[in-house]
Amino acid sequence: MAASLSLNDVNLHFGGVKVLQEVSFHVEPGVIFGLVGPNGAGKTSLFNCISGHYKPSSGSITIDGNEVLGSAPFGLVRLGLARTFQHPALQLNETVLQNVRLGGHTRLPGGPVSWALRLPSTDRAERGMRSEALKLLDRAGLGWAAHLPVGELSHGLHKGVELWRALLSNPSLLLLDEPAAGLSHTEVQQFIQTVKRIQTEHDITIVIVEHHMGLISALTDRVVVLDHGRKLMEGTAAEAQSDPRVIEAYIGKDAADDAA
Ligand SMILES: Nc1ncnc2c1ncn2[C@@H]1O[C@H](COP(=O)(O)OP(=O)(O)OP(=O)(O)O)[C@@H](O)[C@H]1O
Repeated sequence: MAASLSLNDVNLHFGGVKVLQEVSFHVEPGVIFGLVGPNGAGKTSLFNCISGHYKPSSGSITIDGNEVLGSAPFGLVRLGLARTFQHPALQLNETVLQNVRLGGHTRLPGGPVSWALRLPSTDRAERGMRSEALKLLDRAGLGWAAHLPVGELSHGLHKGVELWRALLSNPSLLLLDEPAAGLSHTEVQQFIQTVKRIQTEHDITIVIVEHHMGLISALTDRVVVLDHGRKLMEGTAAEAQSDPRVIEAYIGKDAADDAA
């Protein structure tokens, strides 16, 4: 079931550097939400706070009302959180199927002992997960690549493999960090259709960090704009693009004045 996400006054400091300052927003279940802002605004750091890779200095982060601030990434996956990274972290020597199958790890029953003993029930669960991963790849039109090493595929397909790996964990909240980075125009259009299909077929909330405003406009219901670690505004993608504060943050005050 799609999850809600709430951030309240999230602060993240590294020594004297204030990376995030009092960031608050709420994401309703089932929507596609955008997080945009200039380079260095703090978008990936915010994702890292939500996914447990960074521990905020203060504030609150709740998923479906449950406080998760400071939780370990692995525990958050079990709670229904999945994410992709700006630079896909894939096992290049392993096949596409093996990489995607890893996404289902937390859904498998039993602990290290039953896996070490290779009990029949764990073998059955493993076969079931592989077949689910294959079905996902077939539906994505990637069945042809299932048994190829990931290292032989293009950057665009790496992004796809990472997305389907994240989906195999059956997330209720999916964070996508710059999914369009390095994709061609055609690949971006395909990605937009893929995300629309995922939202229709899975009961899921999606938060996207992205610089590609065409993608943000095509997909998101609402966006938050960050600048220098602070929330600058919240609204629709169209409102963000015409907001003078956002234009100034992207191109600088003098250029924004000239353009006005
Ligand atoms: N582990 C860290 N230690 C120190 N500073 C950090 C750390 N992680 C991020 N920062 C700093 O936080 C700021 C925000 O970085 P972040 O990568 O979150 O921005 P971003 O909005 O995702 O940028 P981009 O769009 O370029 O990816 C930067 O100044 C960065 O140097």
